[in-house]
Order: sequence, then C-alpha cells, then structure tokens
Amino acid sequence: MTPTQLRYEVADGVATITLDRPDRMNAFTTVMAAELAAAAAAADADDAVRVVVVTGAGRAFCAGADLGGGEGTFADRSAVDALPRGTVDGVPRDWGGIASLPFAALRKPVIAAVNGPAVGIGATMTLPMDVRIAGESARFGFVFARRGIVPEAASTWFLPRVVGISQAMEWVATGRVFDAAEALRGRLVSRVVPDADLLPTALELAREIADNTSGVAVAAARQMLWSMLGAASPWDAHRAESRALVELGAGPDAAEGVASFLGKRPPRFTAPLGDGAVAGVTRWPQPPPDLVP
Ligand SMILES: CCCCCCCCCCCCC[C@H](O)CC(=O)SCCNC(=O)CCNC(=O)[C@H](O)C(C)(C)COP(=O)(O)OP(=O)(O)OC[C@H]1O[C@@H](n2cnc3c(N)ncnc32)[C@H](O)[C@@H]1OP(=O)(O)O
Repeated sequence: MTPTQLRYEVADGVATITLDRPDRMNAFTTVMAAELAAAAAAADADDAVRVVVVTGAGRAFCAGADLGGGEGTFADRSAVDALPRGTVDGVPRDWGGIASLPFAALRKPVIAAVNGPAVGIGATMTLPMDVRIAGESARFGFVFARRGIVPEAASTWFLPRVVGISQAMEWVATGRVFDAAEALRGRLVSRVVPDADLLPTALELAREIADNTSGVAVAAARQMLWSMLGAASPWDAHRAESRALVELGAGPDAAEGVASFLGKRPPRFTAPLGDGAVAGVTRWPQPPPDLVP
C-alpha cells in the first residue's frame, strides 16, 4: 500500500525514508508509526537494499507526537482515556516500540539525517539508528517531562547507551530543546554539516558502506555491537564473534573479500542475509513472549 505520511525510495543500494507531513513538521501519528514499520520491513526484506537513510521533509525531522487534531494524534483526550491501563498495551502497539524497534532489528545499517527539530518521539526514534548526522539547523528535545509523561520508543534503554547516563539524565530531566552543537558535544550525533550538505553526506556514507562491504558481515557486526550492550561479559562478545567468524570465514563473501583485495578490484559480495539468523547471530532484539504482536 502506498504510504501517505512518508516516502520510500530505493536507489544504488540505499533505501531513503522521508517523513512527509511538512505542514505539521512531520509530527508523528499512529498512521506514520504503521507506515514506518512497513518501510523498515520492506527495506529488511529487499536484497537490493544495503543501507537505510531516514530524514524529514521540510524544515523539521519530526516534531514528536502530533498534539493537534486528526487521525492518530493526541488531541482527543477520549482516545487517550480509552487506552488500557496497566498492560503492555497501555501505549498502542503501533506506537513507540514500532518507531524504534523495527529499526533496531533491521539487518542493515540505518543513518538518520536530522534536518531540523527532532523532538519527543522524533528524537527517540533516531536512537537505534546506527549513525546520526545533523544539519546545522537540527534541534533535539527529550521533552517528555515537559508534557507530563516519560520517554518512550525504548529510549530509556537506548539513550544512556548512546550518550551515557549523565548526559541522558540532563536532557531527560530538563526536557529542553537543544541545538546541533550541543548534540555533537553530547555525542548524540557523529557530525554536523551545513543543511544543504546533509542528505548528500548521508547518502555518500550509505553508498560507501553499500559499495565496499559484505552485507552479511555488516549485518552480523551490527547485531553483535548492539546486542553486546546488554551482555554480561566480554566473553559473550568473544563467543558471538567466534561463531560468526567461523561461519562467515567459510562463506562466499570472505573468499570474495580476499580475492578482490589481491586482485586489486572492487569486491562483488553476494552472500544473502538468510532467514533472519545472520552468521549465528540471531535477530536482535527479540520481543519477549508477552510483547509478541
Ligand atoms: C504528549 C502526549 C500526550 C498524551 C498522553 C497520552 C499517553 C498515552 C500515549 C502516549 C504515547 C505518545 C508519546 C509520544 O510519542 C511522546 C512525544 O512525542 S511527546 C512530544 C510531543 N511533541 C512536542 O511536545 C513538540 C512540541 N513542539 C515544539 O517543541 C516546537 O514546536 C519545535 C518542534 C521545537 C519547533 O519549534 P519552532 O520552530 O519554534 O515552531 P513552533 O513551536 O512555533 O511551532 C510551529 C507550529 O507547529 C505547531 N506544532 C509544533 N509541534 C507540534 C506537535 N508536536 N503537534 C502539533 N502541532 C505542533 C505549533 O503549535 C505551531 O503552530 P501555530 O502556533 O503556528 O498554529
């Protein structure tokens, strides 16, 4: 089904997802949540897609939950009051978890090109995206406490692991909106570029990955890096790495990686991603049984 609140385009091994409600600063709705999940699933299933780039149309990346009227917004208190209390479904299943966790579980790297304000779920959805690049006019805000609620989209797991507990607490406890320079100092973003250079920079990085690396090797490395954040010891990492090394080392991409180097030619990697278990590294994160849709 053609999405109505985002655009999904694939070119040169890169899927570009553009949040597309510029008149509402791409404010988030349940429709956008469902369309984001569908776009992440499409990118994961498409062997022609090696890397995903996410950005916003217009002057904002995403202004957070749409606090105005209309389908899937939060102006309607009766809709909010109707939400079940005390269950894992308190927040509609197609909400925070959908905005982030499908990107976390992707078997491909995700680059967020933050082109303006990213506030509330607009900020938290970027946390499982592996690389965040900001345009100079980007702003971020974990504003939840200023709206009387708490962070969502699994951000209380992701944010302290991305920026550290001290910086996470400062941004969450104040709820302030801060600029790209502060985001860079806090290591929320890896670089800040002029606005006009943002999408070209993100696409150049995406193509550098797509053109030079084995998809199955990057998928395995990505899932090990993230999943080891919860590991009990470096031995857990060593175990996963050893399993993946042996399996990938016997695979076609390892042979091609060596042959292309020795042959002084670009690599042509062909190993498929497989059925979701990549090189012995299972898909991460797996939802616990009581959260499986
Ligand atoms: C918050 C939910 C309450 C209901 C609780 C329900 C509980 C159960 C379910 C909860 C699950 C939802 C959780 C959600 O994911 C959490 C969030 O995302 S909270 C964050 C919500 N978003 C915001 O609070 C952002 C508010 N906006 C801003 O901070 C700023 O607008 C900006 C984005 C930093 C941009 O600033 P400026 O460039 O200065 O622009 P303006 O402020 O002047 O805004 C221009 C214009 O746009 C309107 N607008 C801005 N943001 C939103 C928005 N999110 N929704 C609707 N409208 C928005 C703003 O009012 C201005 O309108 P105008 O005055 O021009 O008519």
